[in-house]
Amino acid sequence: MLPVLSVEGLSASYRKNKVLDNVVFDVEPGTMTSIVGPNGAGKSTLLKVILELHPRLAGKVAFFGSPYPKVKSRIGYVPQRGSVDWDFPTNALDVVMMGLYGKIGWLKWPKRSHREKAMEALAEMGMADYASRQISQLSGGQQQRVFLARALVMDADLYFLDEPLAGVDAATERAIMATLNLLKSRGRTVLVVHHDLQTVEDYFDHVLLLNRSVIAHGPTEEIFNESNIYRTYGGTLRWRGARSG
Ligand SMILES: Nc1ncnc2c1ncn2[C@@H]1O[C@H](COP(=O)(O)OP(=O)(O)OP(=O)(O)O)[C@@H](O)[C@H]1O
Repeated sequence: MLPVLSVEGLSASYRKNKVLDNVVFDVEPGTMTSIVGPNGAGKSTLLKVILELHPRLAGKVAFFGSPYPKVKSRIGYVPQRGSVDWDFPTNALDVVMMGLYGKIGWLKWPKRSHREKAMEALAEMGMADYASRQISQLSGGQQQRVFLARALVMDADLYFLDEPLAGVDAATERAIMATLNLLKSRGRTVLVVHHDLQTVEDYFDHVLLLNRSVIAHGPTEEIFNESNIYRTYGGTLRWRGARSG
């Protein structure tokens, strides 16, 4: 079967600082993968280079066998919450509607059905009452829920999310994971930059351990073990090891 995503020999840098070196991996359809590694391992940069938001020095990336510009509309990206200007004067409903622009077209007015779809997604994330609230007036967890609602309406085949669970409360974490599981149950493929080693086994069926290059990648039960985690984190590891039973 053609991989949903194929990354071959990818390298990238900021000025002379090489942060990704010969990254190689394929992602199979319908999987939910966590990208895990220490601070500065290049996880966010990997997403940005894959999505052509940051240049690559070398390597190839193919989505469903095609280059990114050809398949853009099939790909959803939820950036890190901290990287977004939340003071931009817009409300929650409009942010979700932005997820529909591929379908509406940039210069056309949204139809009532588009608005309804966006409202449904907000309701699914428990955010219906906040539709007309300015995004600067939302809490961090609420902003993240709005982002997830936008991902839902995008109706993409492949999703990239950068730390969607960072700094959210337990209820928001459950709501976000329910949404990601819903996408997976619809056959979508999901890649998530994730920082909490304790929940990797519960939440993700695949894991990509990254530290400048791929340390290990595959089904969580095969890959997510103490020796691979140690190889990824080295001396920075503070975690006490995989759950026993
Ligand atoms: N805009 C930038 N300019 C210069 N260096 C950068 C920039 N963004 C990231 N870096 C550097 O590139 C390296 C990889 O950063 P990146 O954000 O991809 O790592 P990460 O694994 O996502 O880290 P974290 O877990 O801390 O979010 C780090 O050393 C970082 O300091």
